[in-house]
Amino acid sequence: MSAPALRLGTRRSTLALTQSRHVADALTAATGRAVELVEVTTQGDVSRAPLAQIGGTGVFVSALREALLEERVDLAVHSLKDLPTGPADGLALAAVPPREDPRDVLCARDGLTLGELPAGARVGTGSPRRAAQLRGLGLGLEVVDVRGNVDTRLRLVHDGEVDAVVLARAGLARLGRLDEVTEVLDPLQVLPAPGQGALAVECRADDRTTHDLLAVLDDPATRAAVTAERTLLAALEAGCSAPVGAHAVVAEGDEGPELYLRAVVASVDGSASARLSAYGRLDDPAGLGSRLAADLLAEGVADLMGERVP
Ligand SMILES: NCc1[nH]cc(CCC(=O)O)c1CC(=O)O
Repeated sequence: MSAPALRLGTRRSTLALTQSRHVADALTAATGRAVELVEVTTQGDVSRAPLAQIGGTGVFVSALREALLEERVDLAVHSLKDLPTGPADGLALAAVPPREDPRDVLCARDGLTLGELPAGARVGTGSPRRAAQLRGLGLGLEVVDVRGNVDTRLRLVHDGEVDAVVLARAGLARLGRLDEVTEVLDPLQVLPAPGQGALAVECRADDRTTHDLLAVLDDPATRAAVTAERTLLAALEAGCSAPVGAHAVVAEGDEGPELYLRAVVASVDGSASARLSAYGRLDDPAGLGSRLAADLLAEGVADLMGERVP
C-alpha cells in the first residue's frame, strides 16, 4: 500500500498556489509521494487594510502555521520574505529550495525605465523599503501606497492609476508575467527584501518523517544566503525600525566559495541611507549577517528611524 498523500498548506492567491504546486511537484518527483494542496485563508488575503495595521507581513504566515500545529496539514510553503525572523515554536524550516532571481523590477507604462519616468510620475508600492529607496534616487518620483496581489497592482498601471509599480521579479516569473517588466532594478540602486525570491518549506519540528523527506528540496547555497540576509534583518530590527534591503550571493574567493552580503538601511522619506557590504565564510552565514548589521549600527543607522515602520 502506498503512503497517504502529504497535505501541503497554501494561501489561495494565484502566486501562492503556483509556488505551492511547484514545491508539491518537486517533492513528488524526488520522493514518489503524492502531495495534496490544502487552501488556508489568511487575514492578509481577506483584509484590504494597510499591512502595518493588521500586524505586518506575518499575517500571511500565521494561519498556515496554525494549520500545521493543529495537524490539519503536514507542510506549508511560504514566500521566505514574508516569514518573520523570530523563532517559530514547534516548527522547523525544513527546506529552502533554489532561489529565483531576487531583484525588484519596474513595470511601467509605455515601456519606460526609472530614468525615463518624468519627475512627478506616480510609482505604486506598499513596501517602505521600496518607497525609501525610490525616494532616495532623487528623481522626484511620487511614491503611491498600493496594496493587493500582483494582478491588481499591474492593473493599476494598465488603468492609468499609476505610471508604474515595483514588484519582485520572482513573483512575476512564477506567474509567467515577465513580459510586464520594463526594467530590472540594479541592486546597487534598489536592494531587494531579505529572503526575496526564495521559498520556505515548514513542517512540525517533531515530525521527523516529513522533515527528512523535505530535505531533498533544500538548496544549501540559497539557505546560506537567506540566513545571512535574515540574521542581518533580525539584528537591525532590534536596533532600528527603518526599511532594510539585503542581498547575499555565493562568490568565488581565493580560498574557495564565500558569501558576499550587501545591505541598505534607509529613512522612510528617502532623505538618508547607509549601504555596506562584506564577505564572510559560507559555513557561517549568521556570523556575516550579524557582523554587517553591527557595522551598519556603528554607522548610526538607528538614527534613520524617523517615523516608526512596523
Ligand atoms: N509582499 C508580497 C510578496 N511576497 C512574495 C512576493 C514575491 C515573490 C518573492 O519575493 O519570493 C510578493 C510580491 C512582491 O513583492 O512583488
